[in-house]
Amino acid sequence: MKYFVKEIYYTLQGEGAKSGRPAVFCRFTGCNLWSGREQDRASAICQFCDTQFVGTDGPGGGVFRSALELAGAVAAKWPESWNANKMVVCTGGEPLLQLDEAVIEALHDEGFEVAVETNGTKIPPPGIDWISVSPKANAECILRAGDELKLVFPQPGGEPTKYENLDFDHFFLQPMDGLSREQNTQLAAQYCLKHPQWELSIQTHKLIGLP
Ligand SMILES: C[S@@+](CC[C@H](N)C(=O)[O-])C[C@H]1O[C@@H](n2cnc3c(N)ncnc32)[C@H](O)[C@@H]1O
Ligand SMILES: Nc1nc2[nH]cc(C(=O)O)c2c(=O)[nH]1
Ligand code: SF4
Ligand SMILES: [Mg+2]
Repeated sequence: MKYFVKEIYYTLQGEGAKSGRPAVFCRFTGCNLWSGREQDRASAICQFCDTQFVGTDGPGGGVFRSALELAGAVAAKWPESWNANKMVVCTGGEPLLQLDEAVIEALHDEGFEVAVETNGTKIPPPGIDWISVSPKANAECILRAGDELKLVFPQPGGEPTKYENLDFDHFFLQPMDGLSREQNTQLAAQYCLKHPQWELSIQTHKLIGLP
């Protein structure tokens, strides 16, 4: 199995319940809800994506020819000074198009807790330690259980009530970034205040200039 990866880098998890935790980000190439090309954005199923995930040309990116090779590249980004509390966040693009049991096992063997950021359209392989699902209004969310549900807000047709009965330990609203980010942040905050099942997830890495 070959794995196509846009970038691998060390940063702080910026979103959700694990916000602030050091982690290696492994960003897989490609997504099933958008080609990643700007000229296709308006016709894509998911139109608000804030991420470049085309190609293998980012920092630490490449084509990895085995699960062991990929896990080794992830491990190489962890600071040598502290061989504990190791976390890797598999994201993309849509990581569940490529992430398989072999990679999860190899990452565990390197001592990592394995977290995944997914759009909820694919059933994950077994063994993932933390599943963050971010459903999209125009795509069926078939992954209906996990650790956190992180809904980008607002999404017409993807109102929080559509997801409030799914089986998650945390329910987050994350303001949609873009031209209306400030307004969306106020709307999300007001929604959480009125509906305290929901908590606010601010994209903290963007506030402090981390990738
Ligand atoms: C780039 S996606 C990659 C993982 C997966 N494809 C997904 O959508 O969950 C990572 C996270 O960023 C969120 N995200 C993408 N674009 C965003 C935006 N414009 N504003 C806020 N969050 C956004 C996604 O909903 C998801 O929670
Ligand atoms: N720092 C940081 N935290 C993140 N949490 C989820 C992200 C993602 O793009 O999946 C992300 C990201 O891109 N950067
Ligand atoms: S599903 Fe995720 S990676 Fe794909 S376009 Fe939407 S936000 Fe971006
Ligand atoms: Mg991001």
